[in-house]
Amino acid sequence: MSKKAGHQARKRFGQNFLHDPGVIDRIIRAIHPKPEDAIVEIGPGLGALTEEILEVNPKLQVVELDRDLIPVLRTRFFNYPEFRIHEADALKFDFSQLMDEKPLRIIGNLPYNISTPLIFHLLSQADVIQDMHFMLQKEVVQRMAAVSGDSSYGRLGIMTQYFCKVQPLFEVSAGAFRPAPKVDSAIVRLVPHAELPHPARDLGTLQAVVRTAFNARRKTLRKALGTMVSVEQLQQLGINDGLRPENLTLADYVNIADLLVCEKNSEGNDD
Ligand SMILES: C[S@@+](CC[C@H](N)C(=O)[O-])C[C@H]1O[C@@H](n2cnc3c(N)ncnc32)[C@H](O)[C@@H]1O
Repeated sequence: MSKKAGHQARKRFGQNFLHDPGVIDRIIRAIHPKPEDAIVEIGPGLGALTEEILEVNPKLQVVELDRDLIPVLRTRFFNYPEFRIHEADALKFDFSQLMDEKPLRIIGNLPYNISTPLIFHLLSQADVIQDMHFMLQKEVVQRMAAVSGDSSYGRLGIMTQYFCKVQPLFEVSAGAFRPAPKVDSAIVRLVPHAELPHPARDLGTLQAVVRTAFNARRKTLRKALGTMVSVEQLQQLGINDGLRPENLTLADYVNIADLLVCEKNSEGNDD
């Protein structure tokens, strides 16, 4: 167990603290913080990235769940009066309340145990976000950036790319953290699209189609989507029902979801 500033790193909060100055510097250069930015850091921990950001942007805001870290951060950064700490669970946090005039720049060396639900939570607030820079498990970054046909292509990649441009930046080895995690990590930049390239008529329907398909990713579409979409409907869209969920593009999933919404609406009009 790693102990710094009197704090025991806690596994249940996914605490692996960055200590390599070269890696910290590289992350900060990738983020490129500016004084006028509205930056929010998720999970500041002991403040490895926080300190570097505050030097450029003293209005930084952070969201930290571990209440024992709050006094550590207050003491360490007492000379930044505009620095704001929100003691909260980022998974339930309404980030839009932090937006004043400028969209938010969100950063974080995220706790790996909650990174996927946290990304989905943030994507649902993409309209108040300028960009995001995250340290994640390397495989999670691969899944986010995966395209149709890749073995790691699935729900996370499709929904992230629905909202954002995904740019994997560089890898970080386990030795850069204390305690060292059992996995390798990577930095990714996510930039919400100014205009969605494939807007769905109903986001909930798109999410349901994608979730249902990848719950049975080894099956053919005929079987994987059988409870939602008929073979005739797939044929109507020019999609071969013998393909597998990983063979379809984001645009294909949007087309399926839109067809379901249209048909549901026209059924409603018949009543
Ligand atoms: C991997 S550590 C990174 C710490 C620090 N940023 C660094 O790079 O050294 C993850 C941090 O997220 C915090 N955390 C864990 N779950 C959280 C949640 N649900 N909401 C907000 N912070 C959380 C942990 O307490 C910890 O400070």
